[in-house]
Amino acid sequence: MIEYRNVRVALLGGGTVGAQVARLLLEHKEEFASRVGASLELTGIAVRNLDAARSADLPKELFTTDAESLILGADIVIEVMGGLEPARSYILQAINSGADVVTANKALLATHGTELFEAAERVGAQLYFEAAVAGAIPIIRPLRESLAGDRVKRIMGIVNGTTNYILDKMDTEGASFDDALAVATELGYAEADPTADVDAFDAAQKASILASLAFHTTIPLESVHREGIRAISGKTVELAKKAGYVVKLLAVCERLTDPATGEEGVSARVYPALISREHPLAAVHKANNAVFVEAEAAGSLMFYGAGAGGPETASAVLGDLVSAARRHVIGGPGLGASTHANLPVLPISAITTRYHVTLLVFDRPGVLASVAEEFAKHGVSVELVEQGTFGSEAVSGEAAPTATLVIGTHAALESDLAATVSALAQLDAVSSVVSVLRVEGA
Ligand SMILES: NC(=O)C1=CN([C@@H]2O[C@H](COP(=O)(O)OP(=O)(O)OC[C@H]3O[C@@H](n4cnc5c(N)ncnc54)[C@H](OP(=O)(O)O)[C@@H]3O)[C@@H](O)[C@H]2O)C=CC1
Ligand SMILES: N[C@@H](CC=O)C(=O)O
Ligand code: NA
Repeated sequence: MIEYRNVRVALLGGGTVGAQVARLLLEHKEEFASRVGASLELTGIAVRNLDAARSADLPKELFTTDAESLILGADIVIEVMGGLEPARSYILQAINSGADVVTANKALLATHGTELFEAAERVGAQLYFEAAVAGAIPIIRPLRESLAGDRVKRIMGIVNGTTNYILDKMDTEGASFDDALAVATELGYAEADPTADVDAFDAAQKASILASLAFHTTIPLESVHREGIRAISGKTVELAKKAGYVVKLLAVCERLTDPATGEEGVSARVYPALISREHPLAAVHKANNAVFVEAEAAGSLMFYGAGAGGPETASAVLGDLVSAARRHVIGGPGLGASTHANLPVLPISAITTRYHVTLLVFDRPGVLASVAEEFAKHGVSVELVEQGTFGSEAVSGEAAPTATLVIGTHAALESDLAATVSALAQLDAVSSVVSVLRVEGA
């Protein structure tokens, strides 16, 4: 029997993810010792409520509400509590007491990542965060290490499991938004406050992290254009399906040339978009995620798998734990954050994309001409027009608008499209603008 020296592991959080991390760590203790060359000793699990039910059967004596003391004696601290504070303070305490840190906290990394990386660099500690983006899917290590010798040009993907679960249920089963959200929450996919998922804050945090790694540039969270999925109605999903598309919440991060200066910049944005039903992303169901990476030498790469869930996310956390423990045993410097490129982050107004604009119109002569005129006036080239019946949803006090017009555009500048849409809304023949969705994944 090989005697291994202990690596002391403190776990902050015993919820959806934390309880599964603890369960797997205890179940596979011997196996992990062989992989690491040291025994991983779980010294405790910090929680708020010692009496709360857990998703795994864990020794009661491991639980504590005294996180600070737990951190003090640890070689590695795993933070799966969520939120900004006290998670930030606990991680700084861990780093400054010489521990390496594993975290799944994308909100914290996207908000205070620079401070945490600088603190880690100062003391030679390591910060691992594979679970922070796309759950079980290895995407952080590929961007941080495997593709460190390449030039990443574009990332496009589904990085939030909760909203993919909702949109997928709406598309495949005609489920209501609220029912699908309730189930996703019940299954443990959603954040403690699901508005983080639904209003795309979670996806934006992940886009900020992915873009910072891919483009070696700090991408502040506030520079990520963010649109959630609340406005996606069953009707929008139905019209998209009829047109051969599916609605997905996408994160798009790319290098591009600023049309105003001709200089290279980067963009990071998250929004609901139309994806052709033939595109691989259309086949990403339930809470799965998928990320396409385009790199100069490697070409197109696709990463796919579980984006959320306790055991699935615990897999990514434990992968980082084994890496941290191995480094702890053999010593040596960790991986810093490389942000030397310092590329400017371009606003959404500088982006050109194809659009589908769906209008609810009164079916009378000249509607099409007046709508087409507005697109022409604002320099937006129309690629397709489809007229359909919307059903006679009565508008009180006047004849019901009974037709839909779906106008597909060629690539247009965001600012030109926005000007067109606000002009369309003023037309007498237009009852309402039902949706404006970008088309991605050409
Ligand atoms: N759920 C998922 O699928 C994924 C989650 N993540 C991230 O992982 C982290 C954890 O998520 P998840 O497990 O779902 O969250 P949960 O809400 O299920 O669990 C949070 C845990 O942290 C504990 N906790 C919260 N605040 C404190 C505090 N101040 N002091 C001590 N303990 C505290 C809670 O204690 P108590 O139980 O007593 O209330 C609970 O055990 C988040 O950052 C999340 O964004 C990342 C990828 C996927
Ligand atoms: N709430 C998040 C959890 C994983 O990051 C999601 O739904 O993706
Ligand atoms: Na991941």
